[in-house]
Amino acid sequence: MASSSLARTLVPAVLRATLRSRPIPDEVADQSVDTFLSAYFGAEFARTFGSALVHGIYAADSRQLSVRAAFPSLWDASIRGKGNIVRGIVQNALRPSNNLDDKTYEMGNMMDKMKGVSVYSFQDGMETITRALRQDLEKRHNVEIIAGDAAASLRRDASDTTFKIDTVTGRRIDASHVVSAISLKALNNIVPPSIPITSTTSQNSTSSVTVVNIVFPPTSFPIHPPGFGYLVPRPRSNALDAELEDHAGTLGVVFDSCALPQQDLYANAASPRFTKVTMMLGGPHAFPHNAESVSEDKLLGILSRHLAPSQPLPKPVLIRVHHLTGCIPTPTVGHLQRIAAVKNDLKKSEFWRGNLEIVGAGVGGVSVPDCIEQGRHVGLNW
Ligand SMILES: C=Cc1c2[nH]c(c1C)Cc1[nH]c(c(CCC(=O)O)c1C)Cc1[nH]c(c(C)c1CCC(=O)O)Cc1[nH]c(c(C)c1C=C)C2
Repeated sequence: MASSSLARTLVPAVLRATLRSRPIPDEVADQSVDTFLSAYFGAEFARTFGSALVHGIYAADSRQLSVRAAFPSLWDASIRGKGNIVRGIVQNALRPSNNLDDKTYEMGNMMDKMKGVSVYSFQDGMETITRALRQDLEKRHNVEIIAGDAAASLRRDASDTTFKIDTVTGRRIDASHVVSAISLKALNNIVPPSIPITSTTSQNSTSSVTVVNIVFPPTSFPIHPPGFGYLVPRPRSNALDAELEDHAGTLGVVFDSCALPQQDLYANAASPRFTKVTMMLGGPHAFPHNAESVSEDKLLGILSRHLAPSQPLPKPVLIRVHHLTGCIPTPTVGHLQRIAAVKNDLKKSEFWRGNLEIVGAGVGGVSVPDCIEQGRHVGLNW
């Protein structure tokens, strides 16, 4: 490890940050993740670790992503440590948690169940969460779920306090309060053009990712080393074409059969094991523009160069390619301030009177827990 290129970047970067104090100037309200990490840990650390981490969560360019929105604890650590980020991280870790919300979540025995768990999945996929939510909500007499329809316009007459939502199928819904979980761009398209929700929606971009699931037949040699998978950092700015071709827009690869072996059901313990991997491509990279441009040979060529297995990769028994357009919002630099301004406008506006709230991955954080937390705070001032 000590002689690996990982350690050669990591150890000096952490030492440098431990010894260095770099208070953020008062006039700087936000920075990109890349600028922030470069200041404390050096440019090479920011390019390798920083960009790879950002690829794994946001599939975005760390030079555009807001550090305050994406990694608020790092920003807080820098403030708390008075410019020494390592001191700030240690102080944050030692600080007793006074988050009252921790105590008000009904967690059942979930905390015990999750002890030592770093990643979990559902046998029937992530849809399990939304299906369970739906089943629970349908039991409540005051909840109606309308599926297969979309809001086409959101209006209110000047003389009336009730909002009118018209759907694409012609349904009319009257509402005293509205919570919007659609993107701000989509919301802007349905509100009266004279009162746009925000004039800065163009700064709220999204990432598109091509997800490739590959299943290899049982082999006598390991297709990949044991582990969770790997993330690919942003190429050096002076990277040669051949180096770029090696990755061809790959953001990372998950070794599914290793990370989540419980997902694979076999007849018995002696059954030969298949190997499942998931490649993710695209995001800030130009390649691939669409699912059709991803040829099987090209994908397997990239994977083979990365994994360098002891024997050629066998022909997969299954390859599925899905191109997910605009699947992850990118909170760019200044995101928190822009969202605060929008929320303030909604509160102060004669038209909205604080009765329209905005939530969702493009507003207050992209993870499932972030979205749950936003939902919990909705309507507290109504
Ligand atoms: C379509 C590709 C996606 C990539 N990231 C996300 C999607 C939907 C969203 C996402 N990924 C992670 C998080 C953080 C979760 C949290 O903080 O609660 C979010 C919102 C982390 C993550 N990324 C990958 C895995 C397996 C995990 C879970 C790890 C963990 O939390 O311990 C893999 C991965 N995701 C993407 C890439 C390119 C990638 C590559 C290995 C993009």
